[in-house]
Amino acid sequence: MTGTMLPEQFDGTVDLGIIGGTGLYKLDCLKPIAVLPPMVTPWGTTSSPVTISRFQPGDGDGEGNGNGNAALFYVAFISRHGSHHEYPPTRVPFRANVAALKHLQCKALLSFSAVGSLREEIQPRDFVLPQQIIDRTKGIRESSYFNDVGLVGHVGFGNPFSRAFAEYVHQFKDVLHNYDDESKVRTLHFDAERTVICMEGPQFSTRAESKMYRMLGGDVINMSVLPEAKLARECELPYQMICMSTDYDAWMDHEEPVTVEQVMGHLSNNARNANALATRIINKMAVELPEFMATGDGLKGSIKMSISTKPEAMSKETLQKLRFLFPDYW
Ligand SMILES: CSC[C@H]1O[C@H](OP(=O)(O)O)[C@H](O)[C@@H]1O
Ligand SMILES: Nc1ncnc2[nH]cnc12
Repeated sequence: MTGTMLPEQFDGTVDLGIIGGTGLYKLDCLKPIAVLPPMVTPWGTTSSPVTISRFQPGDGDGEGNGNGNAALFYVAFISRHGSHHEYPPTRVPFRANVAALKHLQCKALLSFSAVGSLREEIQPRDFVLPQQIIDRTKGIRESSYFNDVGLVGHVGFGNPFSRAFAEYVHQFKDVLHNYDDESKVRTLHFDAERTVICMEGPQFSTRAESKMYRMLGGDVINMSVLPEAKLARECELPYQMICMSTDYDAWMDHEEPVTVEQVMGHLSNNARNANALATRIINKMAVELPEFMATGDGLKGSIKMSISTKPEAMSKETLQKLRFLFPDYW
């Protein structure tokens, strides 16, 4: 048992995995029934405990008072930077976080991120559902499960996000509010193929870099969509990031370049909206599992074709690692 007297074990399987980012160290809409201590995986330990929450269809408040005959829906939550923001973006144990959620058998991965905006129309406190990524990390993050001598795999990554998942989230676009000034309308941008730039950090961009990212077609910028999105793909998990804008980065000549203070100023409004959005998403999923989760969004089985190394050439340890993610395949 934990200090909160919740079990530290969970024997069931999870439906949805959620990763929270800066300012979203927990989701208040989740009422944990178990708190697993940071999970040890073949790729290290998760950045935070894994909280498990249970929802019953028709159970708007997550307390389990819904329709007793219907199947229960389980959500696992991990805080990307740790419960106390201990892990800088470069050192987040991305492989452990995604592997743990896959091991719990979640069927999709929803991720939240605080981002800078590279477009005037994406205002601070607006949300974005990007569909493309440009990699500006520096090659110093472990970004694959299949990049070892003895285990080689190449997954398709042309469309790094799940469009079906993004469409599912977008149906709840009207829940966004600007809580301290309701006259301002907050938008969930999904109007165009939006692109998130992923930089290494931890320092923010120079003005010249910020302007270059705009020329490259970037719409928002963060330090964490990679390798998370790649690892989700390697785990055959439909993945969508909800980007929550906090600043205009450094490209606006008449504005001060981004600082942490600016980011912080928008975190609580963004967290309220993240909770509102997550509540609606989970409650609908609990009533009926969306098709992209039930069928795997076209990803199911893809990994068997993506691994180039012959199973007979794999060591016992390699097979063990693979089975942590895919108990049914090898
Ligand atoms: C404190 S601003 C920079 C920080 O915020 C974002 O974190 P996350 O994506 O986990 O919400 C960004 O990626 C940086 O890590
Ligand atoms: N301007 C910015 N650059 C990178 N990551 C961010 N997260 C929030 N704002 C950001």
